[in-house]
Formats: sequence, C-alpha cells, structure tokens
Amino acid sequence: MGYLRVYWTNYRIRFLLALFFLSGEALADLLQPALMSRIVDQGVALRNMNVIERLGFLMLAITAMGAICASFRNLLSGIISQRFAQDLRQDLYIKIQSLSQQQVDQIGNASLITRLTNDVTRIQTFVNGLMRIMVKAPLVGIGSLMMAIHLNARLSLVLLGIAPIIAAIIFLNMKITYPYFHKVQTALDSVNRAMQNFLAGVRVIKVFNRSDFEQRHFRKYNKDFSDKAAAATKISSLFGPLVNLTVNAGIIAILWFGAIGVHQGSMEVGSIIAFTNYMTQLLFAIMMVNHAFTMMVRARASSERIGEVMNLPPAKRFTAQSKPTDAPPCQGTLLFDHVTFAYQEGLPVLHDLTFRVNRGETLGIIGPVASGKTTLTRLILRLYDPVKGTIRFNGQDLTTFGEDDLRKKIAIVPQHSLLFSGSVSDNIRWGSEGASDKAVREAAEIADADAFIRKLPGGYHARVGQAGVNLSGGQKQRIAIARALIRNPDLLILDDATSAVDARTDKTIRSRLKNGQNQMTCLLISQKASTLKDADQIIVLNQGRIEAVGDHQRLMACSSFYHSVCEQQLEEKEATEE
Ligand SMILES: Nc1ncnc2c1ncn2[C@@H]1O[C@H](COP(=O)(O)OP(=O)(O)OP(=O)(O)O)[C@@H](O)[C@H]1O
Repeated sequence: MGYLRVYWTNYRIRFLLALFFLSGEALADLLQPALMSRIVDQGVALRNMNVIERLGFLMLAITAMGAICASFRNLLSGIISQRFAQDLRQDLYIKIQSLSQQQVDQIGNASLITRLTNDVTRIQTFVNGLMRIMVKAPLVGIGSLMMAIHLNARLSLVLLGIAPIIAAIIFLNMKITYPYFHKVQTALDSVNRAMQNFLAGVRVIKVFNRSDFEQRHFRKYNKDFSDKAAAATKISSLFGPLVNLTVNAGIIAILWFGAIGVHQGSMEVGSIIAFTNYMTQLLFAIMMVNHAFTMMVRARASSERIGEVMNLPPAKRFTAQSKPTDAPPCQGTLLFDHVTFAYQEGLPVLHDLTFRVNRGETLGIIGPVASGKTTLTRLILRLYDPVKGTIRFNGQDLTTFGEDDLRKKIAIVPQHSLLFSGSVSDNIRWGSEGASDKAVREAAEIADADAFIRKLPGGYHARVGQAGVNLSGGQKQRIAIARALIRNPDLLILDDATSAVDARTDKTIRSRLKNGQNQMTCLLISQKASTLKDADQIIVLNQGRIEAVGDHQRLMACSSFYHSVCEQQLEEKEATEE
C-alpha cells in the first residue's frame, strides 16, 4: 500500500484542516452531556432558572459551533476524497498504458477495468469515511471515556470490563471478512469479463441466436458475484449486533450500579444521565469504528489489487530515445535474424525465422491459420520481444529504438480495423495529429476511400459511431489504411487489411500503394494469393516456420501449399465468373 503515500503527501494539509473541524465537532458532542448534567443537578434539582438559562444558552452556542464545523468538514472530506480518487485513477490509467502486452495479458482487460473503476471507488469511499467516521469516532470515544472517568471513576470500571471484548470482536471482524471481500472483487472481474465479451461480440451473438446462452453464462457469473457479496455481508453483519449487545449490556450494568449509588446517596441523578449519555456516545463511536473497519477491509482488498498493478516492474521495453548506432543506416530495411518467440515458456509460436526485406520492397506472408503471421507483426512493433535472435530495422537493433521513434517509422493496419468515435477525418488524422486536410484526402485516395467518403452525409465530417459501427467492414479497412498511410512510415504492415474489400478495390489499393510508395517498405499478410502475387518476395509460414521463400513464380513451382492455395482461389474465381 506504499504507493498511496504520495496521495497522502499531496492532500495532508487539507486532510489536517478537515481533522481540525472534526475535532471542533467532536468537542461539541463531548461537552453537551457534561452541561446537561450541570443543568439537571444545579438548575432543575435546585430550581435555579439563572443556571438553566446561562448553561442552556451555552449549550446552544456549542451546538451551533459543532454544526458549522461539521459543514466545513463535510465539504473538505467530499473534495479531498474526490480529488484523491481522481489522481489515483489517472495514475493507474497511466500505469496501465505503460504495461507491456504480457503484463496486460496476465492481469486481463476486465480485471484492469474493475481496478480502474470499482476498486478506486472503494478507496474513495474509505478516504471519505476516514474523515467522517474513522477519526471522529476515536476522538468522541476516547473523549467520552475520559469524561465518564472524570464523572465517576468507579462506574468507569464497567467500561474497562467491556473494552477488551469489543476490541476482540472488531479484530475478528477484520480477520474473518478480509478474504471474503477479496473474493468479491475477483468475482466482479468475471462479471465485467462476461459483459466485455458480450459487447465485443454482440452482433455474432445475435446472428447465431445465442442470446439465451450468453444470458445463462452471464447469470452464472452474476450469481457467483452476488453469492460472494452476500456471504461477505452476512459475515460482516454479524459483528455489528455483537458489539451493540456488548455495549448495551454495559449500559444496563451502569444503570444498575448508578441506581444503587443514588439510593445510597453517593451519586446524583444528573451524573447518571450524563454517564449514560457518554456511554451511548461511546457505543455509537464503537459502532462507527466497527463500520469503518469493515470499510477499511474492503478498501484494503481493493488497494492491494490496485497495488498489484502499480507495483508491477516498469516494462523497460523502450529506451527513452533511440540510441546512436554505428550500423550503416539502411532506411526501411527489415531483418529477422534467427528469431524464435513463445507466448508461454517452452511453447514456441515462431521458430528460428531468418529473412530480409530491403527498402522499398514488398514482402508477402501467407500461411494457414495460427501459423504465426500476426505474431510476427507484433514482434516488429515490439509488443513482444523475441526469446532468441534479433530483429533489425533501418540497420539498427529494434531494442535500441525509442518508442516514439519506432512508432513514427512503422505503421500497421491490423486484421480488425478499430475506429474511434469522431468524424472520418478525425479517424484518418489520428495517424498524424497535425496533418492538413489535403494530406488526409491524399491518404484516403491511395486507400481508395476518397470516393465513398465523399458520398457519406457530411463527407469527411461524417460521424463515425463507436468502433465504426455505422460503416461496412471494407469501409473501415480503407479508413484504417488511410490512417496508417498518413503517417508516411518507412515500413507499412498490412495484416489481412484488405480481407473485406472486393478484388477490384484490393487491386486498386495495391497499385496506388506501389505508385505512391516513396520507397516505403511493405509487409503484406494475406490469405489471398492474388493480393501477394506482385510482392518482391513471399514467405510461406507454417506452424511458425518458414516453409518456402520466393516470388510468385518460384513458389508456384516449389511450394505445394502456395500452389494449392492459388489453384483453389483460381477455381473459386472461375466458378463465380461463370
Ligand atoms: N496473446 C496470446 N497469448 C498466447 N497465445 C497466443 C496469443 N496470440 C496468439 N497466440 C497463439 O499463437 C499462435 C499464432 O497466432 P497468430 O495470431 O500469430 O496466427 P496467424 O497466422 O496470424 O493466424 P490467423 O491467420 O488465423 O490470423 C496461435 O496458436 C495462437 O493460439
């Protein structure tokens, strides 16, 4: 929980100010029973109106002071807890952004969302409670105890009797309920994960008519979450009444011994009233402490979950700036030198890959599903690092690039083009923030997107819904290609990026890319032989290994996989033309 220290440092002055007002509030609460005791014993019992008026007015003034202090304290505790949560959420967000892909895979997207939302809110509730209950309750509790001892030391022995019992109950509460609240948060992760899967696949679910199945799936996680939450609440709710019972037993004992004292003439009625008042305040304070500990247990579980992310070692994957190198610059050249990669230890997905693509050349990659094509692009982008071997780009080891520098030089159009809410031109400009309207249009033209964009209502200003819901797959792919092109990268990776466009559009994009390439190196991944046909060289990847390399002609002669893919696609083409 050490990571929270910085927030304490930021807010400690305002926190201490809140405590100052809180102390005023507690003092007002503590003075009331003592004044009331004097009004009863010196005013009411002796029929002295002067004392009643004077002390009554004083009581009123003290109550007003307590109310003013409470208002300021409320204001401060609200502001501090909000800002505290805002800062924590922001820092956690930044930390999540800095995580490596492996670290994100390890924790899971849904769990990261729960930590960023629900867990932060729990800590916020606790921080707010800290200023409302946590500090006030001990102040009032200890103050009540001291006032009670001051009023009657012998009666206070009762308090000493019940104090250890209450402490034991609170300790047990913390010890027993903590694991329950940890499980509740983990169950919430699963609910979020189910929700995320549903939202990501909502159309497929509808098309396959699997809504009932998904509902059952969600119900299972939802039930597990509410069962765990109910179990945690059940356990923790036992402790409140137990504390209540113990303190009420104490009050009865005080009334019993007090009545004996009044009967024997050693005590006055006003003192007994004041004593029971302090006892009630003490009861309330203890109940509050118990409640606050429950909040603390929840917040502790949440804070540990946030701490797990905050304390992850920095990904350390990129140097701040590209390191100078002695290697001769060879702009746009990509070299894989005996590269092996595994997502999980001992289970390599890519085996000993060696190949080179020169500046301005186009490399095609084809292979069966799960042969490692996308994984290869992830290594070039340094989302993951090879287990063995090195990758060089522009003659320089990838690990020596600064992140910004590398991202500027390499652009990718992924398999599933993700667009963002905003206008079409915003989405293209997302690739290069300051790009002019002319540059946006030129990129769209090369991606064969200009014509359809102009026909959209609003043209380049047409709104794109969340994740591009209001566009077809082919339209999204073309905007994503324009977004990559506008970066004017040294290396452009198209990962099955034209799978949703027709053959004519595919051809148009490729020829425009070739014409406007400006010595841009291109890596084309596709299942369509027609897309790769004109590439300078084509790699056939199979189970993570290079099965064959060469241009179209060569592969037709020497790769049975490539040959069969071409034959099959030719037959399909002829069948559709007939
Ligand atoms: N994040 C990941 N964690 C663990 N394994 C993964 C991960 N991503 C992919 N894999 C595994 O790596 C292998 C190669 O996957 P990859 O996506 O690179 O194949 P691909 O050739 O691009 O497939 P496709 O043609 O279907 O897109 C597969 O067996 C896949 O299960």
